[in-house]
Amino acid sequence: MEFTKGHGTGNDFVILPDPDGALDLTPGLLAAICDRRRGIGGDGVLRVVRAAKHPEGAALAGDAEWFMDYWNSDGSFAEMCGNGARVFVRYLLETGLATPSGAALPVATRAGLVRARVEGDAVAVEMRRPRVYAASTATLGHLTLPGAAVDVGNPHLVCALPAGLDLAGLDLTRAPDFDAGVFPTGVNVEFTAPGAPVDGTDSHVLMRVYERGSAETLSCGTGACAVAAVALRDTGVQTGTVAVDVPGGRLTVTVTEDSCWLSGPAVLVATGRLTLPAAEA
Ligand SMILES: N[C@@H](CCC[C@H](N)C(=O)O)C(=O)O
Repeated sequence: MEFTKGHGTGNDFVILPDPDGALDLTPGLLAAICDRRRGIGGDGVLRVVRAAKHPEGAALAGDAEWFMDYWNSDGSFAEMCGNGARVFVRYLLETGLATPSGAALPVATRAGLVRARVEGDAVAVEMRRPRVYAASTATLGHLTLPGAAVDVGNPHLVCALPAGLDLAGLDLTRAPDFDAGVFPTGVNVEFTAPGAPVDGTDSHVLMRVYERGSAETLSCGTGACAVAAVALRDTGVQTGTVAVDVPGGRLTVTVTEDSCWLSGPAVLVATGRLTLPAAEA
């Protein structure tokens, strides 16, 4: 099985080309591929399938030729991955599976169509506008924080740290507890603190994330979009541009009336051949 490894601000993925949808990807095999000691290692897997050849992709494709079949590192699936979509587009363009043009490139995902533009080293994807829809809480050890539930195609809970608590000091080696009544399929939890003003943006937020299905990661694109939507709401506006600093770098999120652009670096770092023993599958 051929693979490529890539990342977007340190959120890393194993990319598996499977144009005809022939691979039998079991949760066990996906987790083995993402294992950082016994496999390639990654926060998730991006299977590159022709939309017409994938049961979910065909229904969602619209004008998209390719479907991003995203899986978390524990073998669970997710509806959407913002950084994954940016790396997926980098892969399509660098391998010639898609041709650069003036128009935004459509990609089908479980959360619907996204459209991408390359901006030098950055890839920007246009996703649905995040919907802030409920109040909830996350608990880390003895610390319970209020937060905002946000739908970005996948579920998020954005919790601002109170003044005096250090973002870098949070222990994210264990999953935060959350209200399963609000998040029946689990949730990605973002912890935030305010950043110093950044030119050309309306707000600047520092973020760490504990991802559903992947534990703490260096970055989460949909999480950054959720954080941006909450930051704008908290300053009394609905649209604007927010710089979101994650441990792996900076993402820039622009929320418009009807969509959300996520931009940042997306790079491919290696290609190879995967020879996992059949027992792993
Ligand atoms: N890192 C991703 C989000 C991946 C999916 C997430 N773990 C979930 O289960 O919803 C991103 O960049 O958006």
